[in-house]
Amino acid sequence: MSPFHYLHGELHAESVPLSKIAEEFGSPCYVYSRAYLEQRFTEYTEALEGQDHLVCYAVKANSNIAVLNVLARLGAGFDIVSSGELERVLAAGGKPDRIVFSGVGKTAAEMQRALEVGIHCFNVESEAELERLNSVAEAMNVKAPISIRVNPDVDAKTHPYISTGLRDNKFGIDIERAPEVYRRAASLPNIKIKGVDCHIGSQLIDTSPFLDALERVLKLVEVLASMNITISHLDLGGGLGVRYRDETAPDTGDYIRAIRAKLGERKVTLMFEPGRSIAANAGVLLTRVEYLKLNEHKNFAIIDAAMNDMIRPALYSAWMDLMAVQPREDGVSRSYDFVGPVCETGDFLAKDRELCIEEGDLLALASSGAYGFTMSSNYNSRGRAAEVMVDGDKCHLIRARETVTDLMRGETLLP
Ligand SMILES: Cc1ncc(COP(=O)(O)O)c(C=O)c1O
Ligand SMILES: N[C@@H](CCCC[NH3+])C(=O)O
Repeated sequence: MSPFHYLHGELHAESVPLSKIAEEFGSPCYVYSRAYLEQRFTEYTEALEGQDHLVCYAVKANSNIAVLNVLARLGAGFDIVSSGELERVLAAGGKPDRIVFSGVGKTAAEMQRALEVGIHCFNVESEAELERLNSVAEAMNVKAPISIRVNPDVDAKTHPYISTGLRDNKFGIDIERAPEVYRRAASLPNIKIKGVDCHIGSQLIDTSPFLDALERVLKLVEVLASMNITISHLDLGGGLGVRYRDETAPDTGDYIRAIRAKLGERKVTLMFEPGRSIAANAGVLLTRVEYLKLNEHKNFAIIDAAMNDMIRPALYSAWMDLMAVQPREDGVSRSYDFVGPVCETGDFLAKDRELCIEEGDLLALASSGAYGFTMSSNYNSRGRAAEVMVDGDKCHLIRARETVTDLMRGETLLP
């Protein structure tokens, strides 16, 4: 159940009225629910009971260290893609041996740091990366644990920008070539093969592409066994979709059960890298109406959040629900485009939404807990929004709003 619900005519985050949060922390402001994050994570681990598993939350979805800490306390692993994310996980109390490192562009310095702290596994995305990792490990006199991220060439049937498992995508190694790359990995003295990794895309509503991908991965595992290469884990990535509008989001338990059924009696550790399915509906972006601008052909509601705070509508034409925090019972209802103060025509969070609002009203953009704050920027020299977390009946500031001074830090004039 969503942690955001109407009570006495006002939208609440659990038992805390959003108007109170805006009063205390200002707007725009991201609001997350601890209980919801925990519930979504636990759905994975409960469905995996009796099966060796590691659920590695994808840090890119929401990397606030308080969010990471809530999940670390539940024993979560983490999927990272940079040393920045690595340091966040460590600062949040995440265990190094539960970290997997994905991404096509790992630098030598990033590899070195990850080896130093002793991560669980590198998800290697190219042959060149494998060679570099071997050299870095050799210089440190250690063995680097790896999976090869294979690209199974299945259509995830999602937005083309967030599909990753097709031959044309930059991610992973063509599954046909994988046996050869594993053969090479097995011959490298400073590489230790642990698993196979596969992530086919994000926001999947139909789970059949996951099962198709698993089938191909299982065939690969058999080929590897015939080459005397043993695999101890299968990492099936993230990608489970959520409800933004009227999608019927897949149930986590059903998805895991289908995967387990296909896996049968095979003795491997199952790993997942969910991001959105844990964090998206744990958060809203709270924003206030600055001006109403009623033109002849179009009405605009100019709000204090902008594309720099939430870029998904501009980048993917994503539809995200927009709710009035204190819906008006009387007044004029009109259709508006909800636009921010940034100087771009693409600066909108919602288009053609019918709402009864006045200047000063508070709104909440739903499903903003994933790929919201983490994709935000300082464009137009706008400080990034505050982040708060509701925990029971309390609300805590977990990241202060950026000030103009924060924004100029590190910049210097010429002598
Ligand atoms: C390698 C990898 N793992 C995990 C994820 C998390 O995906 P999602 O947020 O859709 O669960 C992504 C993002 O698509 C990814 O690229
Ligand atoms: N940022 C994307 C998802 C990309 C997933 C990362 N590979 C979104 O908001 O939908």
